[in-house]
Amino acid sequence: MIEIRDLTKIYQLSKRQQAKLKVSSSTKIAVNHLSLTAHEGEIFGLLGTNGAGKTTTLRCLATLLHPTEGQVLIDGLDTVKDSAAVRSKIGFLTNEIKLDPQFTPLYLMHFFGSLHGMDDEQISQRTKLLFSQFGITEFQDKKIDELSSGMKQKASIAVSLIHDPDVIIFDEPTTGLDIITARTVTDYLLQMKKEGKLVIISTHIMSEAEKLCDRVAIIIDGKLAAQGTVSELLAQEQADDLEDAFFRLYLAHEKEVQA
Ligand SMILES: Nc1ncnc2c1ncn2[C@@H]1O[C@H](COP(=O)(O)OP(=O)(O)OP(=O)(O)O)[C@@H](O)[C@H]1O
Repeated sequence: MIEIRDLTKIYQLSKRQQAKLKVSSSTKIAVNHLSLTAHEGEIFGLLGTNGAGKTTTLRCLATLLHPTEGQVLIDGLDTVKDSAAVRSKIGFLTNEIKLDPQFTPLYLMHFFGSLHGMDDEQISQRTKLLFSQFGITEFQDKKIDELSSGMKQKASIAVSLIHDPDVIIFDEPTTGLDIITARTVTDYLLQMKKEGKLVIISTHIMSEAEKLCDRVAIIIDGKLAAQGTVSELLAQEQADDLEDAFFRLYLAHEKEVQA
């Protein structure tokens, strides 16, 4: 289970960042008193526009950032105090992960598997399974540098999942992927859910969330604007689809800010 309790993350802005963003404040509130809970056996979606605070939230879950205020618990473990134990439970996937171009997918699976304390037999079995799932087997001995961008992305997903984590945190799972690769990834997430794992993703693609997610949280300007199942949000906003519900919430937020 993931419990986000009153999470706030404030970045300090350098003079250069202030100039680039054309702001006078030396801080940026990226996440603002966010609370939510996600459970095993569900795909939970964080939805929001660019800059809403989704990646920051996921990086806090993945122990890569410390909250400024509030707390994140994964299966009762605190992401700051128990960060090593949390890391063994989670797989954090993002398009930004870059594998070393000189190594092969097979080598990288063994390297990261041993970092997670797995023995050779466990690594080989898991690698076989993941490579077959993602269609990597025939490319396993090629250098990362020689792979297509879709294959690189699939290899980095396999590497992130080598230790068979219970909680999968995925920042924008299909961004930059072609339609076939994207489908392989979303099918895999659905399979993980069936196996009782907890999957949390961020996306700004409403149709993707509608298809994939059991529950969603809409984040606007770092704050939770609404959460629930897709049908609950449609009923609450009297909307035809999630995009429509999002617009309504966004307009209500804009009105509130201007008032
Ligand atoms: N390291 C940082 N230093 C300063 N500000 C940052 C930093 N990282 C993110 N921000 C700012 O915090 C806000 C939230 O960013 P974040 O990346 O979490 O949003 P997001 O919802 O994931 O957006 P996107 O969909 O564009 O990735 C944005 O205004 C962003 O510019």
